[in-house]
Amino acid sequence: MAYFSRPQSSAAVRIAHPTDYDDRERSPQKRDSPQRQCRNILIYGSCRFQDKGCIYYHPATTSTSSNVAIPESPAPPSLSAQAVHAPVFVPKTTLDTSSTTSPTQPPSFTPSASPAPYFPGQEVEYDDTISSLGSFYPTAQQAFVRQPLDYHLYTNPIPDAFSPSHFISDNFREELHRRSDLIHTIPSTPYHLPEELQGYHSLAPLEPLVPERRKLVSWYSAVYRATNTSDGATYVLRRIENFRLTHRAAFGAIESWSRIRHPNIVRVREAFTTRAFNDNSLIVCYDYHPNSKSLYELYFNPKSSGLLHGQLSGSMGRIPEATLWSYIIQIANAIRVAHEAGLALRMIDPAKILLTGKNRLRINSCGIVDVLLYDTRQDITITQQEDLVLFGRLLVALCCNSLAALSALPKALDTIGRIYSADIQALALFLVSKPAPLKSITQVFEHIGTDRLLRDMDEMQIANDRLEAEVQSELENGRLVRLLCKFGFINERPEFDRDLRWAETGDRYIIKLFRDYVFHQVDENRNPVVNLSYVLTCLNKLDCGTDERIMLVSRDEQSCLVVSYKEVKACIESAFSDLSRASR
Ligand SMILES: Nc1ncnc2c1ncn2[C@@H]1O[C@H](COP(=O)(O)OP(=O)(O)OP(=O)(O)O)[C@@H](O)[C@H]1O
Repeated sequence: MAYFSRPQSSAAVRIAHPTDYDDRERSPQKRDSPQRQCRNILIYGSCRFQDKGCIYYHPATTSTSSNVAIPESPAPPSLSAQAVHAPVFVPKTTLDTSSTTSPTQPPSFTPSASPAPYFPGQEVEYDDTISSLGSFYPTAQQAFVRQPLDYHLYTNPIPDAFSPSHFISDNFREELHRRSDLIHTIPSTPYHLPEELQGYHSLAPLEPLVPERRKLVSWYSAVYRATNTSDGATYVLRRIENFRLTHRAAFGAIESWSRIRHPNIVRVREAFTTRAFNDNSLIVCYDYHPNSKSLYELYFNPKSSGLLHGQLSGSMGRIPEATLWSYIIQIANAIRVAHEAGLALRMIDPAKILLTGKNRLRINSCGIVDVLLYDTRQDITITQQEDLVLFGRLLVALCCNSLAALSALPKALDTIGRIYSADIQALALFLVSKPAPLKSITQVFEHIGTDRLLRDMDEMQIANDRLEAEVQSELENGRLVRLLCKFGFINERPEFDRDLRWAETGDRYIIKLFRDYVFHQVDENRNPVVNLSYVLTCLNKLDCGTDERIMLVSRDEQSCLVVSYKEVKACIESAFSDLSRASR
């Protein structure tokens, strides 16, 4: 029988196999004999492979049901320091079902049960029964003392609403990665931009400078991504080339816009002039929404129309009516906020409306026209009326899937009537027709109607629930990373290789065996068990410090220790604090 030196701080139980069994066990020539008692019986109380060719000896009195054949716990549920002298462990053939959770009963996915292999990069098929502590113990419900349900545990999302997973969905993860990649990518084509621009650095163009550029009012513009020196965040700088600011008061509009924070408006940050581009340039700074696309790019750009229309508008290349109403509500809402603040959007143009997430629209470049046209400023009532006409024209173009449709409005409205509901047609007609005497955004909401607004609100709340569930599934991962870091610090420290007290005895040895228990399991054919669910469960129980006991087996399989997760946790904490003290 191998001897484990007694852990200094833990209350691990030294156990011995029954003498006759122990003798057989130690005899090398008998190692593979069918007369050797099956280890599954010893550890789990049953062997799933008893009738499926397992060559080891299975005592007749042992039930094959994994639910009942659990050897009795050798130690009381809470171990004191004296418990190290606990009686010798003798596997019993009868089961006391009222005993506490078996020390040797593994979680519902037993290591010996050949869990489904996990391949890196492949979606793990998680066993949703492990997602809450209660379900760790399906067979010992009555006797099990529940751990308090607290932050230590993975929590199932609301059933039926989302497929349960320990991690956020692949699509969402991909989208977030793409956004964060785009913040750092640098265009491959060379460009020469100022290194520093009034507190911004790392400027990079957001679009290639092509010869056939559209003018913004009467000026050419360019858009750059840039990092702000003071907060480190990334912003968009829209530059108006060769613009000479005549009145500083023109920036008053930018100040008003910077106070508006609305989910359907790209936030305006600040504006300044510069000569850093070797001209007089006006710069207006906006929030950056990586991986966004303008409605023009999505629906009207001939280069991308095929693919995107296929994805977004269905096989007919048409925007579904429900999506269209969602767009209408969002744009109308942005107009409402601007008009209530005494401003006009003036940018209801497919190239200046960004889709920044699933169906989320934001009006871009607000405030810039107010600065550009400061000298010829118009009455706000007129510009607000223009907003509604621009909105109507955008709606017609979106419905007809063509900007050319705007040159023959009556025909376009006819087409809309054939494709979409009469309500859409009526709204488009209301928006593009001459005001009589004045139209207001309130009338637009009357056209939309309460039902559609409420339906949109429902969708938003469902989307919010979904996001909360996604966040919840990632909540616990930081905790587990901290735990794994501690393992990394403690296990196999080369400088303590020869220090037996550190490496191979006591607490450290338990930690080493626990590491094997979690990560180095093998199945009955000695193939590695690579099951992420199992690892997560063990680590969660370790982090909770549950009283559940497990059997740690030495690498030569000659000895074993029964310890609780609580004790392993104490070992790790003590070893880690030893290390931390030494590092000071
Ligand atoms: N705030 C922003 N966040 C993320 N991307 C943006 C932002 N503003 C603009 N972009 C992107 O920068 C690119 C250029 O924007 P811009 O407004 O100049 O569009 P455009 O199609 O070139 O319009 P125009 O033809 O009027 O210049 C577009 O791909 C747009 O999606």
